[in-house]
Amino acid sequence: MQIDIVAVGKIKEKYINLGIAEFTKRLSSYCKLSIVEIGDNPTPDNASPAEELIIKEKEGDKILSKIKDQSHVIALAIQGNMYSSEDLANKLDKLALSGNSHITFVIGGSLGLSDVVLKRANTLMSFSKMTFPHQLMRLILLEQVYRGFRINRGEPYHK
Ligand SMILES: C[S@@+](CC[C@H](N)C(=O)[O-])C[C@H]1O[C@@H](n2cnc3c(N)ncnc32)[C@H](O)[C@@H]1O
Repeated sequence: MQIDIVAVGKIKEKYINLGIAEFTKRLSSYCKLSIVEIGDNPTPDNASPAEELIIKEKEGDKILSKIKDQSHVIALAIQGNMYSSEDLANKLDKLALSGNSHITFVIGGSLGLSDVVLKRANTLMSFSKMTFPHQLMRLILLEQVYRGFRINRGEPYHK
């Protein structure tokens, strides 16, 4: 299975980078993983809603350009549907069985994801009603995907 993560913004925190490196290594036994980072456009503190919309749309266009046509897109969005770890594992399994083994997870920047990205998504996935920083979200996502593969293989890890 090929898993792409398209994410807006760099990982600046060392401890998060270490966690990402760890789960990237662990996932290498289960899938091919590619992480594509989209540069975030700096948003001035006094940006108007219209200016923020323009920035978000530009980021959205860059995200879309990185998504493969045939890929099943799972956009991470607070307002999406909530999944348990088992639900995510099941989704990965079903996609693999259906022959669609290319998945793209999308993580937005501080302004969130534009409408075009949300429309392209096959699934909107919420990790809770809380707002997580995009850097941490990437690490949490990797851990949950790893957990999903362990669940599907019946391997110890998930409790
Ligand atoms: C700082 S958040 C953006 C917050 C922005 N106000 C919004 O409504 O999307 C950055 C990105 O992390 C992801 N994210 C943060 N919290 C999330 C959650 N609870 N569930 C799913 N994705 C989340 C989303 O992809 C979001 O675009």
